[in-house]
Amino acid sequence: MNGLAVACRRVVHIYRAEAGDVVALAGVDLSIAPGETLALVGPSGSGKSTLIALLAGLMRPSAGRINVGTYDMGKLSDGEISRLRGTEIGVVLQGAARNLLPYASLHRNIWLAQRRAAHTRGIQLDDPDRILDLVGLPGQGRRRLADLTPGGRQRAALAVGIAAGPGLLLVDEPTSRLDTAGRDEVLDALETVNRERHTTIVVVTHDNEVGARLGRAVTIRDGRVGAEGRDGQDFAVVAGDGTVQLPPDVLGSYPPGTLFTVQNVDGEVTLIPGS
Ligand SMILES: Nc1ncnc2c1ncn2[C@@H]1O[C@H](COP(=O)(O)OP(=O)(O)OP(=O)(O)O)[C@@H](O)[C@H]1O
Repeated sequence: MNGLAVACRRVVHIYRAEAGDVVALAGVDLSIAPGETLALVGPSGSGKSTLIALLAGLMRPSAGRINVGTYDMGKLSDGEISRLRGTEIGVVLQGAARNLLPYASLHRNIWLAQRRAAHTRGIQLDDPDRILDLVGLPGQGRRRLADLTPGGRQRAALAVGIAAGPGLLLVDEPTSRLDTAGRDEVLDALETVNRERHTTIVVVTHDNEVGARLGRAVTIRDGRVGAEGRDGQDFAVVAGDGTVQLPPDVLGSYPPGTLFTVQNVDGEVTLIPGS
């Protein structure tokens, strides 16, 4: 299974609540290439979990379009989305225990995750032992969740997430509450899965170190793509509607309403504050 591409175009998500509507995503434009690893970083409440839930098809966007591979998520029925999730889209929820049956062995958990995919996709799925090798848990198939270290539990959750051979793996906060060694083990496991299977991987994280280890880090700020980091360099991003979010340190110096003159000399764009 090769990695799936992801494309978000002007994605808006509004939570309707009694206390008033909350605009969680205000026009996200994001393209992810097949086989990329990408971190969604950003402050609490910026919209990261909302975006990953939309990519997983757990909710539908209020407006805009999300494509995963050849699928237009907005045009699929609930049944089709549910079939995709757990087959072509793997989801690892925050907290390892939410992804596995605690009383069953790792082998049994992987087998349960594969059973449905084997029916619906008719493809040859990896042997559970091979999956445990990939996430750094060789020979641990008879163990249960409680037998593992915190890092091991998180990698067991990854094993279940990749059991059906998804082309897109969505992972929410896989390293929260882990020590450095546990975090490194999880990142190693994600790297191995990506390298061996070319799976596209999207990770929601608060940890900038995690962002730095993945291929690309996209900052979500106020429900939009605020910035991108690649190879240690930070970039501002032009959204589909032509807006650009300035970095927080620049925004701190120039409050909303500040006027800039935009100079474009031979493609080199400069913002000059003041009218
Ligand atoms: N079910 C909901 N009903 C109403 N508002 C919600 C709901 N879920 C999230 N929100 C609001 O939507 C906005 C985005 O939330 P979201 O959880 O996506 O952010 P986040 O970046 O993942 O935050 P965190 O890092 O704290 O998990 C926030 O203002 C949040 O309060």
